[in-house]
Amino acid sequence: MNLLSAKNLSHTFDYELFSNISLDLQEGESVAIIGVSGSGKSTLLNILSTLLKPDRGSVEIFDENVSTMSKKRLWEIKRDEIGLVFQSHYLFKGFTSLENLEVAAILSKQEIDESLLKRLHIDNTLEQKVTELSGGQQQRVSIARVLTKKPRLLFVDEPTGNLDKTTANEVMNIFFEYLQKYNAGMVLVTHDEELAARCDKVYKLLNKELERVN
Ligand SMILES: Nc1ncnc2c1ncn2[C@@H]1O[C@H](COP(=O)(O)OP(=O)(O)OP(=O)(O)O)[C@@H](O)[C@H]1O
Repeated sequence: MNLLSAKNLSHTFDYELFSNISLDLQEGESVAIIGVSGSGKSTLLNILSTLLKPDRGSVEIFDENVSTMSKKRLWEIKRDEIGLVFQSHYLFKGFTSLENLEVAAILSKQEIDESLLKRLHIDNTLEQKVTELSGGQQQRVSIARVLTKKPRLLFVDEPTGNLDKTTANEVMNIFFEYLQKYNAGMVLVTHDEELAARCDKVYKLLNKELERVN
C-alpha cells in the first residue's frame, strides 16, 4: 500500500509553480524536497498534506482519493494520521508544554512518551507556558506534540531552522527512528542539502518539475 500517492499535480498562484508532478511515499520511507526559495516547495507540501487543493491532479492517502472522500473521513485522517511540523508551531499559547501535549494525547487516544520528551530536552519545560520558552524549545514541543498522536504521515517543513547542529541531528534521528518503528512516511522540505541527503529519496523542484536528484 502507498501511504501517499500524488499524481499529475499542477498549481498556480501569480505564476504557475509546477505542473504535472507526481510523487509516491511508501511505509517507512522518507522523501526530501529541495529547491530555491519561491519554487513552490511549501505549496506542494500543503497540497500533499491536504491543507490546499491542487488546481489539477490528485492526492491519495492510503489509496483513498482526498478530493472524493467524505468530510468525516478526511477529518479523521487529518486528526489521526497526518502530522505537520511547520515553522509556525501553532502551539496553544496560553497553555503549558504539558497541556499542549495532553491535548494531542487526548484527541488521538495515545500516551505521552516520556523518553521522547527527555530526548528532545523538553522534560524540564512541562510546567512552563509555551510563550515563555525559546523558539527552539517551542519547536521541540511542537515536534513532541505531533509525534504523540502517532501519525502515519509526517509533513515536515524546515524542522531544524531554530536549532543548533547537535539538536538538529538528534531531532532528525528521532524522526527516522519514528518512521521505522511506526511504518510511517515523511515528506521533508528543506534548504539544507545535508539534511535532505539523509532521506531515502531527494527531489528538486526546478523549472516547475520535480526531478529526482538522489
Ligand atoms: N496563499 C498564497 N497566495 C498567493 N501566492 C502564494 C500563496 N502561497 C504561496 N504563494 C506564492 O507562491 C510562490 C511559492 O511559494 P512557496 O512558499 O510554496 O515557495 P517555497 O519554495 O516553499 O519558498 P521558501 O523556500 O522561501 O519557503 C511564492 O511566490 C509565494 O509568494
